[in-house]
Amino acid sequence: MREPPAEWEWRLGTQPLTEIWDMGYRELRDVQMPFRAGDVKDFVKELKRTDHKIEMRQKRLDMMAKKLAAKPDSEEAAKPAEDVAMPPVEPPPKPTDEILIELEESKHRTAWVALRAAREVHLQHFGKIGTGDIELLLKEIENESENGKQVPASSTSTDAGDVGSGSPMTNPRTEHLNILFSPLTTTMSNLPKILVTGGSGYIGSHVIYTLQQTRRYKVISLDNGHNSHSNALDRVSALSRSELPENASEQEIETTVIENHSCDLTRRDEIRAVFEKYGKGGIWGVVHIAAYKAVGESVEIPLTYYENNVAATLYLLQVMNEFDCTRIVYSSSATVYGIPPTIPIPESTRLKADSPYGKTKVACETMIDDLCHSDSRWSGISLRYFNPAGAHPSGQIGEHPKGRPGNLLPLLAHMAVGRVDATTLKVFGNDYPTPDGTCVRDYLHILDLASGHLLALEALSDDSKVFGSSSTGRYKGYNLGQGRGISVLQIIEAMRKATGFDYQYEIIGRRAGDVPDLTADPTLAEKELGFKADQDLAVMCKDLWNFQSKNPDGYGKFE
Ligand SMILES: O=c1ccn([C@@H]2O[C@H](COP(=O)(O)OP(=O)(O)O[C@H]3O[C@H](CO)[C@H](O)[C@H](O)[C@H]3O)[C@@H](O)[C@H]2O)c(=O)[nH]1
Repeated sequence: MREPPAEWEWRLGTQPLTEIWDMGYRELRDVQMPFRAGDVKDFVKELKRTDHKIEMRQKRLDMMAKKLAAKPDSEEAAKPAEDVAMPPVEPPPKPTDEILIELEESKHRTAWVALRAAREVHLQHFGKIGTGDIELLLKEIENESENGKQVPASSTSTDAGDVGSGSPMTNPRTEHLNILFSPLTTTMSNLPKILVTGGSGYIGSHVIYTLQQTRRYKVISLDNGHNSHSNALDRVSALSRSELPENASEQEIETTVIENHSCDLTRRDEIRAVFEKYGKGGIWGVVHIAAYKAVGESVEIPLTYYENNVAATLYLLQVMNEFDCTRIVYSSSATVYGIPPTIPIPESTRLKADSPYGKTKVACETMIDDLCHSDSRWSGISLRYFNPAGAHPSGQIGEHPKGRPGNLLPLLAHMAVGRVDATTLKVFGNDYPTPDGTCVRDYLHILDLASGHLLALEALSDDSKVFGSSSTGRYKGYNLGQGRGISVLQIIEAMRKATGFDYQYEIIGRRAGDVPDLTADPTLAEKELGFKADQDLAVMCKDLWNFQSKNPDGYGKFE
């Protein structure tokens, strides 16, 4: 009579299939797509998955060991001799198993990377998590965000806990080179890469936020920290991440990760080193914001301005050319119009800046224009900013000028928060040919301004309609403004309403270089780019005050 067949050891047919199932893999994509870092909760999930695989593997090994122990070598040997005493049964030695070793190693690696990445953003919890309990860290972060939710969004508390090392969005340790989570993410996707120069500054940080909102770009930031703070980037990243849906894809998560390089644009080798990381054609386009911007200072140190604004732009364009990166959005300024012959100012107005600063902007625009005319691969758009104001409504990012602010709105915000020891604003002249005699400017919300960069960037695509016939070169300049003039006295009134602060002012003499009225004609940008700056002055002042009151010291001290 035939023996019944022994029970088949591999319940899913074969050994590899059974083992891979036992290790927790369920579909092909589990094997194809290795783990990518996102937030701490992603690391915790991955650690749990690995733990589960280890448990399954351990069970499998135990089962195999038991079977081996139970299997008699032969019928004879299995029969105990009746009168021979049995030696005590030793447990079989624990098998050394390559899969198990690999899993343990992977777990350690993940935990290490998790702590390293989390340290960038959640350092404030590290005192509580002992030798690095990442699950405990997750609980602390969740508790903190639960508690944070109870704080009214409109709170004007000046609690320093909103900023600096106590905030979950700040990173007191991030210094010049800060590649958030990049060891796991830099090579993973084919998202178009956009390089933003001056990324940690006031305008740059809001532009990066706006790019991230599309979830279609990977942002690389380049900054020398001159008038900016890398904390801004941590906050942008955290803000974008907090706005992702629960079921965000890995690619969407990656769009919130900023690769930040410390780079001096007056050093061609430093720019080249950044481009080399991404290779030829690796960067889709550049938004070039970094520049010095103080009109008065530029009169005193013009060569520094020409070096930092013009030479730097030249080097950037040369390196971009070398690396086949031929799309640029350039941050220009209304100052290129000097004293404009007509108000509102159309783009067709001749460029005739008065200050060295303004002339550096004209020079850079001219350089890009010439380049786009000489080489059909190139396309460029200059954005002539009028006066950006306000902050992201969360109060997480905003303007943080170095020293005493020279510009009107940040100065008023600093006065209200007590950072500037004065209650009286010096108004530079009330004898201008304007309705109340004080200068008129065209203010627009910083997020509206930022949206103009996105629209301009998209207008650089190969099928763009904005450039007309190719014989004229793919270059254009656009005004970014609201098209509404607001005087200095009107600004003081709007800030009084937003802050409740009792501003006093005194009229003093005109400031050298001030132009009576700079109001944009924004119709071209609206018609061709679809740009509209529709948030009004009250919103700008409210958001500015929200940022300033939540962050009385801005992002903290400068280096
Ligand atoms: O203490 C102050 C500060 C400013 N003002 C007045 O407020 C108006 C706005 O001045 P800002 O310095 O805030 O802004 P500007 O329009 O002079 O400068 C802005 O626009 C310029 C282009 O014209 C440059 O781009 C510059 O970088 C940018 O800050 C001006 O009439 C100025 O005279 C005062 O009366 N008192």
